[in-house]
Amino acid sequence: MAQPNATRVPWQADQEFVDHVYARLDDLRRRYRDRLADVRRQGASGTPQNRSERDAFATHYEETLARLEQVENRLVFGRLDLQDESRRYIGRIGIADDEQESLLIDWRAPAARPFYQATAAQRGEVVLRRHLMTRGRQVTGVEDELLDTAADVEGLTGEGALFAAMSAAREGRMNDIVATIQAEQDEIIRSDVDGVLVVEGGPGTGKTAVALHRAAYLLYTHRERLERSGVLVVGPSRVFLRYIEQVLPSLGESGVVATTLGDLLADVPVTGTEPEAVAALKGRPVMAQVLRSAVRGIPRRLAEPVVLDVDGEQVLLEPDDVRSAQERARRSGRPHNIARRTYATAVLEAVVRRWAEDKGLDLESEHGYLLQSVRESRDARREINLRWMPTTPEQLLRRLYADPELLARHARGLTVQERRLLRRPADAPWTPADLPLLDELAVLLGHLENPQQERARVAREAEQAAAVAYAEHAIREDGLGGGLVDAQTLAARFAAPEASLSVAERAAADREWTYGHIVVDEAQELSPMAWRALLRRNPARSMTLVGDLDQRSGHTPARSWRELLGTAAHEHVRTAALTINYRTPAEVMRAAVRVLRAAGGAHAAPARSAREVPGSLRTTRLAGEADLVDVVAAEHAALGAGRVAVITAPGRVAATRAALADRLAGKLEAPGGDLLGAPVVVLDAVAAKGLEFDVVVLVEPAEIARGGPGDLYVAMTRPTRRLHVVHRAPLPEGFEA
Ligand SMILES: Nc1ncnc2c1ncn2[C@@H]1O[C@H](COP(=O)(O)OP(=O)(O)OP(=O)(O)O)[C@@H](O)[C@H]1O
Repeated sequence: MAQPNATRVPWQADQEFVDHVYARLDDLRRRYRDRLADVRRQGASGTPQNRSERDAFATHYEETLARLEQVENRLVFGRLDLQDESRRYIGRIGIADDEQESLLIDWRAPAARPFYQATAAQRGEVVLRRHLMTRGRQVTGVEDELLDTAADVEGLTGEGALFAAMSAAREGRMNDIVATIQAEQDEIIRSDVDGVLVVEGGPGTGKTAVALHRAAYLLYTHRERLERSGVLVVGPSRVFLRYIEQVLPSLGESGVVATTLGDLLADVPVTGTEPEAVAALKGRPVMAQVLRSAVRGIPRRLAEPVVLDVDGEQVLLEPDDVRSAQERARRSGRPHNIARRTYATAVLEAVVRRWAEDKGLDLESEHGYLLQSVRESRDARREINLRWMPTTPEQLLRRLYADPELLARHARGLTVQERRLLRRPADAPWTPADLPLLDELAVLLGHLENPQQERARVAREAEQAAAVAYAEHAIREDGLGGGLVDAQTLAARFAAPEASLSVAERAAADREWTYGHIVVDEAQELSPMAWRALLRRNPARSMTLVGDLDQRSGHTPARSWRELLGTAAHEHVRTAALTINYRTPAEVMRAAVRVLRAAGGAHAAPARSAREVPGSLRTTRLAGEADLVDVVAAEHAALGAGRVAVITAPGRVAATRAALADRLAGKLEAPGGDLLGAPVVVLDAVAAKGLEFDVVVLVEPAEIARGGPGDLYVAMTRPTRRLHVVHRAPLPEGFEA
């Protein structure tokens, strides 16, 4: 709304522009709502084909509408003034007027790039960069950088906005950083989609933020390719996934599948734990050979001819019949359970041939009857089955672990001690390190399909092919899709009964879905076997891995990404680094690096903290249990808004929570409760991975260090304001400056 000159704020022109863009946003929302209502009103009338099409368009409208709804906050955040006196506004999404003239430039568009990249030294055509602060739809302030005069010394852009973002109290959920992305982050976000990009960086350098913004950037830039195949984000825990869940929707992208590795790989219950050495062994690439050998070893030879009772007659099964059928099945190159069909058919045919020869029957005319008889013979079925047993990943892996002889036969690459480490009873529960092995076996074995399932699959495949052909026709002849959707996507939606499911929903429901791009956070935790499992879901080899080798849990450090990735690292891998820590105060970061170095860590160059926060490191020597409670209560009281995390060794979490329960009733999260919502939480270092808090009370660091130097490093680097160390035992080396 125009205001009288006397009350004009310096950013009046910006406010008018912001009003205009929001009005346009409201208008677009209204239009999509109307279209959606129209399609829905047509209801269930028409042919099934019409209905499927309508469902497909309804889903498309719903998705677009959701995208428009989600970008309400800080829709416009930047402005560039150019030498030719033109002006560009940068925002969360691109918005154009009815004539398709661009009003607001999407932050991911090439035209927005100078907003993140221009410096005084390399300003291109930019004269002024302005950051707009907004609350609701109101501009509350601006921050200007005149690029034709000032030289920015620190290499940070939009420092005011950046420092405001870094210093804000944490609400328990990650926010997007779209208004303040820094140049080194922007380079990575916009890096080429192809190949495996490893982004390494110390704590708080924005690896998670960058990975998520990169996912949004890639979806924008390669929409057609990635919308069909989907983007997968793999995070370390379900709590972490909830921590980041708002970021992509706030960037207008809701079609990304987010999961933990465990949830992605298998639907077996994982309740077991095991020593680190066993888990590390299960993660080694040599296990792939062990499993391959075990699967190859399932088919058995027939040592002697056997006589089969077929329909009351005696028919001979010869060792050669079995051997050549097995060879033929192997040559098919198919997974064990699928190749079994080739094997079984070949043996049946051999028996039928011999039977016809022995009896002098005409094979051609009697074939149907003979085959049916052999199929129905219990003897034949038993002998054929025994030589090529169908099996599941769970059955085979259990047998391998429980049967030392079987393991010895197939684990030639392992020492006797290593084989001993793998041994356990057949009913032992699964552990996280078993999941990539079960996944590998699922590929080597293939599905166990009964004939009914097989017929259903063949029919499904035929239907899908027909649907794609139809969708292509519809788009070509009837102009359906309006350039907004391609044939595969549309066809996938036509295919009842999932017509109304998005790609993300269908991908999430299908464990074998292959994604167009995979983003992996806390990538340092994965084993080579886990990498193999992820690569199988990404044949395009388009991945972004973010992590920090120094934050790796346990006592088996990875010295390089090559070592960590195993064979997965052999091709297409490039690396990039992030160097500035936007979270941890400088004094805390220096202490964390000293402790890490003293423990033999520090593989990467430590990140430089962007902020000095006075009084950010405090140490208290405990006298009694009450002291800890006092420290936590005092930190919480001093903080006001914001969150306190008490980080302890895993064995101390429950007792610490119990000790705090009375004094902090109503503030402390309940056991198994919401780690992200409560103002005070108690957790161990592994659970704290990827998260951040205003204040961290670190309990007995020497105990935490027993989990490995990475765990202590993670714990020390979580706070945005203060690390308060409480201890009775001596502090690990490096704490004192
Ligand atoms: N350009 C930026 N502008 C504003 N805030 C930023 C920026 N980059 C990072 N941050 C903030 O810094 C904090 C740390 O970011 P993030 O969690 O992505 O780092 P990380 O490298 O994944 O950390 P870690 O490895 O320690 O878990 C977050 O609060 C994030 O929002």
